[in-house]
Amino acid sequence: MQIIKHPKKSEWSRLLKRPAIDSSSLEASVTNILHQVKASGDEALKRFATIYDKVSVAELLVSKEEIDAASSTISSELKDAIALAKKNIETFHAKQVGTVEKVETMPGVVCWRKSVAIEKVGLYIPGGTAPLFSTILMLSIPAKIAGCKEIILCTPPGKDGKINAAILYTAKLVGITKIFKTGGAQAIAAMAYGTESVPQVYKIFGPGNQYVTCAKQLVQKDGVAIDMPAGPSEVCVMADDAANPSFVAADLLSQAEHGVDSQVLLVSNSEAMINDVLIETAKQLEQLPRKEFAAKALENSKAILLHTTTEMIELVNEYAAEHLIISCKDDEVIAEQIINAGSIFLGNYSPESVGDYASGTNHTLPTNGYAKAYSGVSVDSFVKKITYQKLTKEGLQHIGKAVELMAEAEGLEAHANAVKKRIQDIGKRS
Ligand SMILES: NC(=O)c1ccc[n+]([C@@H]2O[C@H](COP(=O)([O-])OP(=O)(O)OC[C@H]3O[C@@H](n4cnc5c(N)ncnc54)[C@H](O)[C@@H]3O)[C@@H](O)[C@H]2O)c1
Ligand SMILES: N[C@H](CO)Cc1c[nH]c[nH+]1
Ligand SMILES: [Zn+2]
Repeated sequence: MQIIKHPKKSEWSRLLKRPAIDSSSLEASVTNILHQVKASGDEALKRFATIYDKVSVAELLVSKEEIDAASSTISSELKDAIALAKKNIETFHAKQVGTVEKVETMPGVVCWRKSVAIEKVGLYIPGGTAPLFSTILMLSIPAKIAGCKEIILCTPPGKDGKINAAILYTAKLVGITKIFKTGGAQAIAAMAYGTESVPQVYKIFGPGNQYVTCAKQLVQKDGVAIDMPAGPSEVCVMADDAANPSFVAADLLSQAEHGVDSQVLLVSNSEAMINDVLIETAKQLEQLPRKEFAAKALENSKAILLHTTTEMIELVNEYAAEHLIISCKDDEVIAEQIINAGSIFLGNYSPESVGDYASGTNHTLPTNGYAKAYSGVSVDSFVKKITYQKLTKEGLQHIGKAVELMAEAEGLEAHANAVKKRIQDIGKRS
């Protein structure tokens, strides 16, 4: 992890760049995958499974027997943990459902807005290097609360051609039975365009590596909606003298272990803290089974020393991290000044991994600086907001003249007529 001391502001944007595969070659290879799935459907999905997942898949749809068999291989402790996470995520997301309020904007003119579930949604569950069954809870719970009718799930097959048992167990627990053995950009293409086996959906959700994220961004051009660009995981830790170096190191490594293209950032106004965290990080890294991934991610990562808390806040807002941990004395005061972050963790006892699994917030979050403009997944992501209005005769009489005048001023006589005709009719009848 590179240490950078007191960088000039003019250097910040270069410093804060995320690691990325060359974007033109990434786009070219993902475009090719999308075209092939569009043209050859299931055959292309099976071919890409052989190429990228190194496995031959005979049947893309996971059978009922495979789903049912998964439960017996999951320990009761893990089942209890999943149940606890499910309950907290349900509790937090249930509160996001708004009420319908009718608003009378002027006498006789009533407007309202209602959330209506997106009918067909596709969930991508990452599984390239780790089977992220927790992502099923994060996506399916808000989808169910919203009332989505058709929920399908795609995830890459393992080397044995099977889907990880915890993924199957969790999917069954939340009531998803259409599970397809396909991953990467090809899975996104399958859900966007449909194949013989995989139904086409209206919106695609879920995190993934750079291939998955690039595919999601490209299928939007064909009219498919996506949640947001949720690519390689990242965490930024803001740490002053009040932080605990061992906790901070553990937090940095928790996101570094996701993949080689993850990035972690330490921002501090204390040189001693940076040095202590880096010593701890090196120690803890040695103990990790996914040391290889984490070590590579740390090469993409930086520890930045700044003079003041104000400067730290400014840099953190410029970075717009997926996750921000504020391990500082005035964590709550600082949090108030953060305007760009996917999810914020305050104080020394709020590790980012509780949000990844079980506190209740959603872990599908914008990466790569997209937190400047996007939010993480919520119940809102699974609905459209339809607006409604109903006018009485009197209401139309009150508002009519303004509409006629505005329509005529735009040169749109037919618009004005739609009002005039009715007002004339009301006049005749009264
Ligand atoms: N932002 C978020 O909310 C969030 C949440 C969870 C996980 N993540 C991220 O999700 C990612 C999961 O990545 P993963 O790789 O383990 O699993 P993944 O399921 O996203 O990707 C695996 C698939 O990538 C495809 N692939 C691999 N190499 C390829 C190549 N050279 N060309 C084309 N396709 C290729 C394969 O088809 C494979 O099935 C990590 O980067 C992790 O940090 C992000
Ligand atoms: N940290 C990931 C989001 O970037 C989510 C996750 C799932 N499992 C573990 N972590
Ligand atoms: Zn994580």
